[in-house]
Order: sequence, then C-alpha cells, then structure tokens
Amino acid sequence: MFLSSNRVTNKILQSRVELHVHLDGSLRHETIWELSKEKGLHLPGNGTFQDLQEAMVIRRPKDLGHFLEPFLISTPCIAGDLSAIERIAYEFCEDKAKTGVLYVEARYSPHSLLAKDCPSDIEALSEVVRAVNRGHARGEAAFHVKVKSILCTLVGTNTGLEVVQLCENFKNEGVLGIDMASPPKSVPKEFVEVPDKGIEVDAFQKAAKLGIHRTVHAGETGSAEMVKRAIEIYDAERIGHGYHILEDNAVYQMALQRGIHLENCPWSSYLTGSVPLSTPKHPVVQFAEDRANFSISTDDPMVTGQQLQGDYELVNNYWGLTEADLLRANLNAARSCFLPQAEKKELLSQLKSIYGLDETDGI
Ligand SMILES: O=c1[nH]cnc2c1ncn2[C@@H]1O[C@H](CO)[C@@H](O)[C@H]1O
Repeated sequence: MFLSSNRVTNKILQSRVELHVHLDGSLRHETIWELSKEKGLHLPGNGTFQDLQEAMVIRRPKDLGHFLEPFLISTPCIAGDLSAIERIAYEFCEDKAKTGVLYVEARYSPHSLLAKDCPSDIEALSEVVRAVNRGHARGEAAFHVKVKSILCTLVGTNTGLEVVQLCENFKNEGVLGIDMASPPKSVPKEFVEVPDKGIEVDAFQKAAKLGIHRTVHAGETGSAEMVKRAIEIYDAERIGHGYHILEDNAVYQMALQRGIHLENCPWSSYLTGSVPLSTPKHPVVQFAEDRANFSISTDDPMVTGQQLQGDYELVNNYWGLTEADLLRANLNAARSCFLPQAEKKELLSQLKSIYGLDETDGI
C-alpha cells in the first residue's frame, strides 16, 4: 500500500508506543527545581532555574558516565519521598500523552528511589513501587494513556534477586519485567559491562522461569559481545539500545533470527557518544533496511531535552528514516511490548486501525 507522508505523520503523531524510557530520567526541570527549593538541596551554578536547566541537559556527547551525571542532581529530589515519586509518575503520564503516546513502559530502579540511608528491604522497596503505581493510575485516568512498569537492577549493585521478587509481587499491578541498566556513578569507562556470571545472571534466569519479561542494556556504548551475553546468558527478549550489535555480524544474524527487539533511542545514542553524528549510517537505519525488530524511544528526556517528537524528527530529518519505517517501528513496539497476549493484540489492532492498515498490508 502507498503511505503518503503527511497522512502517516499525523497518525503516528497521535499514536505511538514507547518501550524504553527511564521514569527517573523523565523528571520535568520545573519539578526538580521546586522540589530542590522545598528541600533546601544544593542547586548547580548560581542556583537559578537557567543554571539548573543547563546542568540537566547534556548538549555535547562525551560518554555514558557524563550523560548520567544529571541523575546525581535529580534523584535526591525524589529519593525517599513517596509523594514526590507519585508526583513524577503522574507528570510522566501527562508528558507522554502530550507527545501522542498510547502505550508506554516506564522503567526505574526502586533501590535508587529509597532514602539515602534506608536499608533496602522488600517492604520499603514495595512502598516505592506503590507510589509509582498510584501516580501512574491517576495519570492514566486523567490523560488517557496506558502505562506499565519495568524494574531495573543496576550493574554492580547485585539487587537483581530483590527486583525479581518485586516483579513477582507486583505482576498483577502493572509491573511487567526486569531490566539491567547502569548506575549514574561508576559507569565502566568504555561500556556498560554485562557480567557473565553472578547474582544478576541468577536473577534473570529466575525471572525467565517465573515468566517475568526481560530486557537488558547492552551494545549501547558497549560491544556486540555484551549483546550476545544479554541474549544467551540473561535470556533477554529485548535489548536496550544495541547499536554496537552491528560490529559482529554473527551476533546480529542471531538476534535477527530470534526476533530480538532493539530499543533504539536516537538523541540518547548521540549524546552518550554511542553513535557519533558523523556515522555515515546510523544503526537504526540499518535495522530499518533489514526489517529488524526495532523501535524508537526517548530514554531520558530530562537529559536529552527532547520529547518523543524530537527523537522522531532526528531519525526522520537527519538520519533518513522514512515515515513507513516509523510506522513499522511502532508496530514492532506493539508486537514486542511486555503486555499479556490479549492486551498486546488489542493494542496492535488499535494501532492498525488508527494507521488505516489491515491484516493484508504486510507492514
Ligand atoms: O542510557 C542509559 N544507559 C544505561 N543506564 C541508564 C541509561 N539511562 C538511564 N540509566 C540508568 O537507569 C537507572 C534506572 O532508571 C537510572 O537511574 C540511570 O542510572
């Protein structure tokens, strides 16, 4: 079928699926400002709102550690404060609805949102998850967007088994899966290491046995080998970023064959230094050409300074993804989301009907 540019743009604008976005990487700068003031927290520069904004948005790519530095300012505003956590989860829904998102999976590390001196026990962690869920539930009702959660363990923290327990306890309350991401401090210099053994591996294998969905950050600034590990050892169904998978054709072919979903985040890929602007062909373009299972997300709008539209514009205007590629990316996301089968089917039919596609369109 012929897809006219405008027609598809308008439809995609109003109906997108986003699979890779950090809830704690989505705080509004105004909210960080208000909470910091209220709590008397140290503000960067001369303490003006402009200085805060300047510190929160990364404009020049360096490395992942640099990209994650703004979390050191934002996280203390919400950690240990259940009403602030509920607030940011609610505001998240409003921001997503404004950018045309129909369905989103928001990820965060419950451990990072505990008060600084609070020992990590399941009850305290559960309070964090409940606060997020309250915010999401209010936001879903107010802004007509569907939101579920993914809980992260952070490399080197060995919190995976507790995260799996939380996923299990909250599986009927909007928590759909587990992720492994990087802590903002002590990011390994060249890549996010995906350990080949230890507690985190046990946690992911346990998650697989329990039917908890799995995604792992790999091949972002790290190598194709990390992606291989994430798939083969962590049983990951989806890969966070995965750009460097293209450096090893055998790993790429294996991922293609298994239909592994690659969660791409265009602005973030540039600002973490993972994919320099000078790269002749962004990996997402290769994924689109190969009809790989990829989608487009924001990662951390608080840090990139971009909402989803900005990421679509970057890949569309700069790297040359077509409207049809973007439409396909959304259908891929709906097919690879962690919703139960019936809800997934419903989401897919909803998208197809909005996009004006039927089963025979072969997109
Ligand atoms: O692009 C990324 N790569 C790896 N880790 C990330 C990225 N963005 C955020 N986080 C990490 O994930 C945690 C839970 O949401 C965040 O606190 C941040 O440390």
